[in-house]
Amino acid sequence: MDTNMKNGATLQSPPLEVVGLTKRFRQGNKQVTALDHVSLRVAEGEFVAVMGASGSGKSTLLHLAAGLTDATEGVVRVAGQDLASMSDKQLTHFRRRRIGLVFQSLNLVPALTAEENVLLPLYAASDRSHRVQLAGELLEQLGLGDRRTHRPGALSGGEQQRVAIARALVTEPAIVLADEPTGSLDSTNGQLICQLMRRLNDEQRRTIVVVTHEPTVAIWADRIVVLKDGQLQSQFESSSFDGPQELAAHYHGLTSTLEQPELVHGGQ
Ligand SMILES: Nc1ncnc2c1ncn2[C@@H]1O[C@H](COP(=O)(O)OP(=O)(O)OP(=O)(O)O)[C@@H](O)[C@H]1O
Repeated sequence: MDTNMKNGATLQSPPLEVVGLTKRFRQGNKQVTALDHVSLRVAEGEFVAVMGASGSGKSTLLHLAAGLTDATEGVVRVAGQDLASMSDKQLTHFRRRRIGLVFQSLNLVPALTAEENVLLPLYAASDRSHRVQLAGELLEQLGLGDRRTHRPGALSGGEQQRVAIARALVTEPAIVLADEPTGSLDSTNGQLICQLMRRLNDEQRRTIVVVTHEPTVAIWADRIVVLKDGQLQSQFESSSFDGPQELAAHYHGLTSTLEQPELVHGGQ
């Protein structure tokens, strides 16, 4: 049974729902449609990868979902809350509590330790001992228990990204939005981050949306959504593929069919 909550949100509200989402940017005297009437629903406990060629609108979708930029048309609801209905202040507060953000650039504060970086989103929370315990547990779960007091400069790229993930999780957000989280890492560390996201999804039912152009990253998700020229081109379950090579062949088939018409019947 639905229990009424604020602004029409219900206990059954999905962590993320976008409807008819459109974003146009002005570039000089031209207008670019970065996102074109995209509708997407991400269920509780789902792990979704958003793929697409450069410029297909992946980051724009993620930024709109996080309320970092306004939609030109359409609706974004996070945990049932319409982001457009909030004032800037409410949105900042809501984002801080309900949305975990992880970016390619690590955005850690160099002067703070790993633990202090993880604690940043909880700066205003009252119960300090509880939050320090939570940050400690997260760092432990992410294999950083012995790195708590290190500053980012003394951590590897993979460790820094794990700190950024711990920071994104510390508020128990409705959804984690990750934009190319492995983009600055070598493939071994990139795969470790993927394994970590998979584990967080499997064991803690964390809802995750990850933007990536790499099949070796997307294959870890449950569902893969492909954008093309700002539109949702196709989506499929990653379990339909027997590993990243098969996904890569399908994905490149999809994109080359559309981007290089001479290869339409060109096989793999
Ligand atoms: N702030 C902006 N101002 C003007 N145009 C923008 C802006 N942000 C994005 N765009 C344009 O919108 C389109 C989609 O960009 P977006 O960054 O969402 O693509 P992407 O799929 O994330 O690409 P990439 O994989 O290269 O990061 C591109 O044509 C881009 O140039």
